[in-house]
Formats: sequence, C-alpha cells, structure tokens
Amino acid sequence: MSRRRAPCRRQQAAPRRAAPSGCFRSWYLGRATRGLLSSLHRVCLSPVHRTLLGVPLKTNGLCCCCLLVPSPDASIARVMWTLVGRGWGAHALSRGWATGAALGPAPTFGAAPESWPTCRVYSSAEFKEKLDMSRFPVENIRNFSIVAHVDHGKSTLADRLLELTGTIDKTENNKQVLDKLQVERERGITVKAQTASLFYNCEGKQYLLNLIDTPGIQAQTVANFFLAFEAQLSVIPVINKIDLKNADPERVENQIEKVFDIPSDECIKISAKLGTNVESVLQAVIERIPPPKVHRKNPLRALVFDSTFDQYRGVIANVALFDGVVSKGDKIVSAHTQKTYEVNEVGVLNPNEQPTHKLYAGQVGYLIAGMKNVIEAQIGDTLYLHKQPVEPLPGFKSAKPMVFAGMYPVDQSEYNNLKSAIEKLTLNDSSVTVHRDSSLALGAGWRLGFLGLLHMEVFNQRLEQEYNASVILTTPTVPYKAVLSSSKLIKEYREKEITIINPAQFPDKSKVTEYLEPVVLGTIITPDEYTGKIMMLCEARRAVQKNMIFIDQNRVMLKYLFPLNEIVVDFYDSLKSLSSGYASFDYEDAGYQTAELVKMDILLNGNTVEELVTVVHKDKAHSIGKAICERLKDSLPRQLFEIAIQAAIGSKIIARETVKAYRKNVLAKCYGGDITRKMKLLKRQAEGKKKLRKIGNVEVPKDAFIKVLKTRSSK
Ligand SMILES: Nc1nc2c(ncn2[C@@H]2O[C@H](COP(=O)(O)OP(=O)(O)OP(=O)(O)O)[C@@H](O)[C@H]2O)c(=O)[nH]1
Repeated sequence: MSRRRAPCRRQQAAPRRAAPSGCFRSWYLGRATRGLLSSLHRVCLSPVHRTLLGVPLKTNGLCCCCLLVPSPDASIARVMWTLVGRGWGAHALSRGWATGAALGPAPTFGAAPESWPTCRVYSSAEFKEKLDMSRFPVENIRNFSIVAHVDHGKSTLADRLLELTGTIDKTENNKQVLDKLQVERERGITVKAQTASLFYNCEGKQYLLNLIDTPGIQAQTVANFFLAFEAQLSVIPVINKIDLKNADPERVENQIEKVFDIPSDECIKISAKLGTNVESVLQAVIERIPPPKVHRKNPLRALVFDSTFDQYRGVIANVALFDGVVSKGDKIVSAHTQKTYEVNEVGVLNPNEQPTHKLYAGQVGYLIAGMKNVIEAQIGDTLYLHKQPVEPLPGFKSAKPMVFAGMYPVDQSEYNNLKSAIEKLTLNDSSVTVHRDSSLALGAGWRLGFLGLLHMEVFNQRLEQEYNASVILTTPTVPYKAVLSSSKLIKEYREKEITIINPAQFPDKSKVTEYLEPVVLGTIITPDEYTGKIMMLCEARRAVQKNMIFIDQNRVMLKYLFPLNEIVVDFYDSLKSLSSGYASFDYEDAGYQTAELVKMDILLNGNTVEELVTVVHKDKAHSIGKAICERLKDSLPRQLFEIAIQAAIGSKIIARETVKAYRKNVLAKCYGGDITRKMKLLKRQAEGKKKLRKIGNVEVPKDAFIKVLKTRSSK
C-alpha cells in the first residue's frame, strides 16, 4: 500500500463531519483539510490533543485555511506549532499533500491564546479535482489582454469578466481581484501582469478565454496599439466609465476613428464598475479574435512568459503552449539552461492555481517542475520534451529600461540576503535589469534599470514588504551616451561611444567629443483650453514641438520631442494637475540627441553624497542644484556643528545652503531625576540613529534623499 494514499483512504472512509460554522467554503478544501487533519491524528497525537485539534479549522479562501488553536492549554499550542509550523508542514510537504507556513514565532508555554501563531496551510494539488483540458479544442480558445493607461479600469473590467464567466462569485468585495500583491492593493495599481483562464459558454460551445491583465505603469498605450497593429493582432476598442456624469462616449468614438483609424461602430461602450454591457466584450473576444495558431500533434514547445517563486514548491512557471501537450511526469528540458526536469504539476490559473491532467497547445497555464533556483526559469525560455528536441521559440524582445539607479544594502552584511531578494523579484519582474556595481562610500551593490520612476518605487516597496530588505537608492538617471575622444578611454572601454548608466562614471568634457541624451516622442491629447499652459510646461522641459492638430472640435493632439530625463520623474503629474486630469500623455522611444551635459555633485561639509551625484543639462544645473540644496536643508536635522550643503560642477560651487549648529539634548525634556525616563529617551535616540547614514561627520536620515529627488525635474 502506498503511504501517500493512506490519508485519502481514511478521509473517504470517514463519515463527513459537519464543519464548524463558516469553516469550509469548498468541498475540495474540506476534503483536503480533513485529509491533512487525519494525517495529523495518525502521526502522533494523544486522544486529548485529537479532540481539540478536530475543531479549529477556519478557511480564508478557496485553497487556504488557517489553523487556530482554541484551547488555553499552551502545551497543545506548542504541539500544534511544531506539527503545523514545522514537523507537520514538512511531513505533509514531503508527501505532496500540502504546503504550509506558520506565521509568527513559536508560542511559549503559558502564553495567552491571542498571542499564538496562526498557521496557514495551503492544500495541495493532490486533493483538488483535476480538470480535463482536452475538452477545449484550439478553435474554442481565445487569448486576449487588456491594455490601457493607468486607472482606465483594466482591473475592474477583469473583475467583471471573472464574475460573468463564473470564475469568481459575484460579491460587493470583488475589487481588482487579479491585483494580488500587497503593493498593488495599497497603491491601487497593477504592478504585475496576471493571467486568468475563463470558461465561457456561448451558443452551446464551451470556450476557454485566457486573459492577461496588464500594468498601466508606462504611458505607452498608443505605442502599444501600433505594435499590435503591426503584428496584425485584433484590437477591440472598449470605452469605459460611460456611467460618469461627464462621459461623452460618442466624442471618444470619433477620436478613436481619427487617431487610430478604427471605425467608430467597432467601439464597445461599457461601465466596468456597474457591469453595463460587459458581456459584449466577451462576445467580441469570441467573434473578433481568431483562435491561436498552434499544432497539438507536434512535439511540445512551451513558452515561459512569467514565473513566480514559492518558498515551498520552488519556481512556478507560467507557460503558453505553442505546440504539443505536457502532463505530470513528463521529462522536459529548458532550451536556455539545457537542464532536464520532471514535471510535478500542470494546471491553469482560474484565477488561483487549478491543477489539470494535461495542458494542450493553445492553452495557457502553469507548470511546476522542481526548478529550485530562480535563474532556472528565464522569461522567454522554451521548454520541450527530453526525447523530442525542438527549435526554441523566438522569446521576447526584452523591455528597454528608461531609468537606472544604484541600489546598495544599508548594511553590507546584508549583501547576500539582498542579492537573493533582488534575484527572486527580478524573476517576477523581468523588465528590471541588474548589473553589479560598487561605490567607495556605499560598498558593493547593483545598478538596476527600470521602465520608469513609479516602477522603481514599486520595486523598492516590494523589496521592503516582501523580503524585509532595507536599501539605499541613488538618484535615478537616464542612459546617457558619450562619444570619446581620449584614446586611453577608448582603449579602456574598447569602443568609441559608451553608454553611461552610473553618473559616477560620467567622463570629463576634456575626454569627450560630444554627449548624447535619450529622447522620446511624446503625444499629448488635451481639451483645447489647456493648450497654452501645456505648451509652456513642455518648453520648460526643453521639448521641441513637432506637430499640433485638432482631432475634434475642442480636442488638440500635440507632439513633442522630449529629453527623456525631463519626463521620467513627474511630468505626467504636472500635466494632469495643469489640465485638471483631462490631458493624456503617451511616449515612444526616439533615439538620442546631442546635449550639453554636466556632472553635478552634492557635498555635505565638503564630502560628496554618492546617492545624489547626477548628470544634468548645463542650462538647468544652477536651478536644479539650488533646489536640491534647499530641499536637503529642510530634510536634514540640525547637528552639533554647522553643515554646508553645496552643489558643485567639478570644483566650481554653483549653489549653497547652510544648516545652523544646534545641540539636541534629548534629556532636556526630562525635568525630574527619573533615571528610567532618561534611559528611555536615550534608547529612543539611539534607535533613531540607526536610521541615519553618516556622510563625513554629518548624520543624514535615510528618507532625506528621497524627498530631495522629487524636486529635481520640477525646476
Ligand atoms: N465610474 C467608474 N469608475 C470606474 C469604472 N471602471 C473603473 N473605475 C474606477 O477607476 C479606478 C481605477 O480602476 P482600475 O481597474 O484599478 O484601473 P486600472 O486601469 O487597472 O489601473 P492600473 O492597474 O493602475 O493601470 C478605480 O477607482 C475604479 O473603481 C467605471 O466603469 N466607472
């Protein structure tokens, strides 16, 4: 008898126990949980423990349950902790029954029940009914994605589509269901594209609709439209938020016709919030999008288009099958690493993981194959069957980073932890590029490339929230270029034109023929009453007007060539506030142009602040330097001595501010001679100092630099 099957048999034989109220939300979970419990019973518990352990199950989702210990008997809490948090988790894991995580430290004997840890247990695929995906022939499959600017309602539309297809229950609480990350929930934005397979019945046929909800981080919807157009993909124009009082869908239809040459009668007008007309979107997906062009009889070719890392199960690769079939037990090879793996589990995301017997060409799902290292599942890689090697798929054109910043651990002893966190996070977000870097002041670190500033902030926030990392980030910079004249430097770099992503390595003017800065072609569509103000804003950002046309009676489309560094930080915010939110902005890469660039240092009492070294346009150096010094003055606490804050180009000081000396006597608050109060104040002061960085003899709070960065391009 296989040991693995034992708990299943037990649970099947056992009479179905009534779940405590609010306990099991799904039969599968109930079954899985009972299976897990019975294994617990079997393992080693005394009768007393068994009775108590039978009770306390509460679910908090379809495939997740919390085990809470109800008994005030702390010894049971400890048993629970040991079993669930460690021993049992590992035991169940080793048998493929479940994955588990104990949240919080082990309880001490006699601790109050409220302080006991909650143990979260994820039921395993073993206990879920597997779907038969062979019932979806290629002609019944549609792959589609929702692409739009930030806040246009992509995730809300995805919620409605999930509800309409019965993928999730219709409740008041369905808000951005596919936005699963903490940072996405907090900021209300999609950071990571999410996939969901929807099953939809239409005219007697069952369709499989694979949806990808994309982030709107980049202002590149128009550019994306033209990319889709070039690739001859079907585009379904959807006009959202028609429920708003000032919505004017007819006008938007006309604009779409004028700008994109799409007949206005192809537009679908919906309110994703209220669900109005959303079913037409599904109809259009079926009617207007062709089924994928794939071959099930050919050998397997699966494209890895995303991956996540699960502490317990290793790498979960999201795959799109272009050819063939894959199932559990298959031996597959990664075209990138040439390593061979055995497939442990395949399934679809619905929107949570739902195991299937197999995945067939044309389908999109996930695959777990014992990849333990994050680098083993490269996005764009092709997986094929060990016995049937194939030509790899072309993969993806990697996203081009627009902004670079240095990242260093606050404490160098954290270097390895931060390295592993960055590796895991970049597996999750392949648009981030990573190069090793080092600095005299900040130690060993990395230079990371991001799609924009918001992307950088989100990445940083995810490092802090998901990996508890504490990092120093340097001023973001765009990738400048320099054409070298110094033969020594040309020999050193082995090329004449170099790209500079680290301002500290900006070559001196005497060694350079010319500097180049990246430019983008920006498209602004605005009601005409804001045109004047917007033109002034663009000119202040050194932009050159290329075109201006009326796209309807009161809407103007402006095209400007912008230096990239003028728009990456806060151009979009300024444009939105100037136009009361009505102007839209989109940009696409437009190469490089010659520019008069200089490297600017910020000094604190004569010592360079490595985080704030930056490259600026010569004409803006003074105003930017002054703004940084002023803002830094506001962010620095007074210290026992005077602090000179200076902006310098080479040895020339172009701006200066002074922070006056001040003695912060924390004990001044302490009137009496109470020693415990004195100690408390001194301890608090010492804790505060941990958040400081020392530059020379000046102590700088960590957030001081972040505040400073915001002023840069607004000047
Ligand atoms: N009135 C109205 N509000 C809507 C509608 N659709 C979405 N919203 C609101 O618009 C805001 C943004 O919606 P999201 O679905 O997060 O937008 P998104 O495009 O996914 O945003 P990103 O992921 O940040 O790119 C939310 O406050 C929604 O409630 C709609 O049809 N009508």
